[in-house]
Amino acid sequence: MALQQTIDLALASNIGEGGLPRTAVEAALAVVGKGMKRLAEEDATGRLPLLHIPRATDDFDAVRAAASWLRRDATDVVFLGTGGSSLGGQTLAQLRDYAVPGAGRFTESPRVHFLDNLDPVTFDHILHKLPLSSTRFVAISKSGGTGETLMQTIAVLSALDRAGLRARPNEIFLGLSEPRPPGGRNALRDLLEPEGVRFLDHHGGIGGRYSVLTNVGLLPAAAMGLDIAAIREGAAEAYEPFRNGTDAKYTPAALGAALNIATILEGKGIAVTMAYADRLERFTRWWVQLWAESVGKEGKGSQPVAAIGPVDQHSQMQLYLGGPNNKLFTVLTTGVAGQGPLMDGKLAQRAGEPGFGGRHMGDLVAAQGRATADMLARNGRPTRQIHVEKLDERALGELLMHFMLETILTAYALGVDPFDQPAVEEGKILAREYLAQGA
Ligand SMILES: O=P(O)(O)OC[C@H]1O[C@](O)(CO)[C@@H](O)[C@@H]1O
Repeated sequence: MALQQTIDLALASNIGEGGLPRTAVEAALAVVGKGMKRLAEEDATGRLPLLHIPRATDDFDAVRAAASWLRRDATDVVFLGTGGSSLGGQTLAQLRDYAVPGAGRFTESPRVHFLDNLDPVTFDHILHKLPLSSTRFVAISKSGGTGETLMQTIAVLSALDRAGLRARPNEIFLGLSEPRPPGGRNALRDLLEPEGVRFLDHHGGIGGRYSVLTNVGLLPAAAMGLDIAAIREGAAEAYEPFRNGTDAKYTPAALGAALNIATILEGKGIAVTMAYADRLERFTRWWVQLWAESVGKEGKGSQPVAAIGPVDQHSQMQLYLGGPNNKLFTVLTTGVAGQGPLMDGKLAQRAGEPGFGGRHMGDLVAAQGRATADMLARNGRPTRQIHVEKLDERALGELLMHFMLETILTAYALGVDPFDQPAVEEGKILAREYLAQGA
């Protein structure tokens, strides 16, 4: 197990009255224990395929074949799609420097782009810059009906047309969506299949924000040369305590859920995840969607906030330490001590920081992650620490599964459905109405 979690700095017995009473966490653990039993039943009946996916290997060949098709002679691979159809892939791709400030520019060919937002200026710019004949596009939408993804796809098809490539979208495009429901529609398939574009099937029983371990996340990962088997093996580690009947208090995801529930019931309505690694920035954004759409309903839930260290110490820390004590903090660190540039002693002296001399950049980051957790605790802010020594495919797979399980258990305990998102549908309908009226 790569993930080490400790909740000591969340408890009032250790950090004072701002912390969580042990009794509140124990009461929440009892409720979470029932949720674990419910998950065991879902596992036994096969109703929740998410619980089986970490051990599955039968789809690897299809994912790897599609990934090598995407890479073949390609300068660029562009993933279209939004929310859960993109953030999981982005999270995994960050292990290969995707969207890492500065470093992302130096990634090897093919360059990988995730276009998850709908911004006309960005889209015009990208379509103008991309070498279209050597670019592969993947349109991903579980439902096949998301307006933003359909508009992106139409825009790319039209750009191919203008570039004289309209005859070959099947050589340039790949689709990933649910099979068409019997007698029903799938707009993305309706759009692309007449062009001869091939589709991979989205797993019908796994919702978008839980789909990172399916072909939705693994295809981009494989296209970037990541070890997709290791990702699933890591996920299986996070699920193992559920399989072998471990008590909730020794099961990291269950303990995390109990901490969140106790915090919410104590009236602290904000959950902050602060990761001390550039390569976990997309992970924090993935978690924000997972948490927000799964837990925030029927007037319940907590507000997820993503932060990155040390940079956000210089923007958010003042509020965290000095503002209202209404948050649960998760400080996520990796084993960076001894890594990165070595600080020259004389230069460190000249900079007025003799303590830097002979130390690595990672030493300071490791110290900062530790100091942040301790400072939060000293100020009575409940803080959980999660550490993964080596951030690789296995560790990331474990983190992803941990947070999915923690989210489901929290939603169960709050009495809400972790798998729907009824509120967002209303906005989509209204936007379509405004568009029809000429917006
Ligand atoms: O994969 P789809 O069906 O295009 O949906 C994209 C995203 O839109 C949502 O349905 C919310 O509008 C998310 O839950 C989902 O991840």
